[in-house]
Amino acid sequence: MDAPTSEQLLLEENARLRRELDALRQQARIFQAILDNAPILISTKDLEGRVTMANRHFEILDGYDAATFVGANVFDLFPPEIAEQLWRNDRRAALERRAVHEEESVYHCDKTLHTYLTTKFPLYGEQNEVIATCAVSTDITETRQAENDSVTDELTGLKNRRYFNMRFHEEQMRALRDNRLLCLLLLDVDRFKEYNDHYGHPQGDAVLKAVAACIRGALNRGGDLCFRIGGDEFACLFSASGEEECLALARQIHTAMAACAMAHQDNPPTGMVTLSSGAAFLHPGVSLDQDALYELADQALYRAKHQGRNRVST
Ligand SMILES: Nc1nc2c(ncn2[C@@H]2O[C@H](COP(=O)(O)OP(=O)(O)OP(=O)(O)O)[C@@H](O)[C@H]2O)c(=O)[nH]1
Repeated sequence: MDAPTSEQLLLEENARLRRELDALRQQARIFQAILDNAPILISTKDLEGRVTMANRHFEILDGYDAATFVGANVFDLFPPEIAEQLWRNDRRAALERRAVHEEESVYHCDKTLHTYLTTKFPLYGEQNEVIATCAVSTDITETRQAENDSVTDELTGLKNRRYFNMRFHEEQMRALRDNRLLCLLLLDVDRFKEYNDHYGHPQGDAVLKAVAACIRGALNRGGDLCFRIGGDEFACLFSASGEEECLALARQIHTAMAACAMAHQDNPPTGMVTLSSGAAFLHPGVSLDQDALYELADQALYRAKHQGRNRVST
């Protein structure tokens, strides 16, 4: 058999190149379909922070304009605090040459603020140099909301018992680290059953909301935590320099409740809605677990009730 002529070799090479080109075009169509239909944000930026590609889902963002988005800088596109956060994460991915995972906040067209979980990673050139970054972002707003709902009391907006259990150890460790006292304060509405019976359940709910507001008003430092533990029982968990500081806070809540002046005719002698509270303390260096501290606070609350209610006991 004769060796192929140079013309035949050229035709074969052309046919091979055409097949390769067709395959590349097919691949590009697949990638484009993915970019167009993925319900997530996918974009690339150059090392100066200019957008070089953004998929169709970006239409969901406030102020997005397909004609100007690509080529614009993050600082042209987003409010300064958001742009700063986006740019910082882009830089980290490029400089550290690795994927970074961050939560980022952006506004949607309907002006609602959404939380996205974003993975940013570097894109490399032929010499393995970083030439750009890619960001892939998933909207986790509903997940975060559901997480928050699961630890929040619907009636008062305070955190619930579940969150108390989740946070206790962390607060215990923080107080120990700061060499401060950890105080657990349990508060309970006096003769609340009678209140409900006399004034009705909806008015009872209003009392519970008022208690929550008084607690919030008194415990307004960043690290203070307040909870509705269940029914008419509330809890506060906070650190202090000494027992007197804790008791002063408890009394502040009682005073705020008295200032609400909510009538409760079956609660003698005041005839007003009052609280009873029990405080327990965890001193730095003392080993006491959550259940033991809770038990101490519960016993103190029991004493407050049995010594005549409307008081703070230890
Ligand atoms: N309005 C209202 N009442 C509730 C809610 N959850 C629990 N309760 C009522 O809270 C009352 C709690 O009463 P008890 O635990 O018997 O105590 P108390 O009547 O406050 O008596 P002392 O604690 O001894 O002063 C019960 O009657 C419950 O039905 C709620 O979400 N809303």
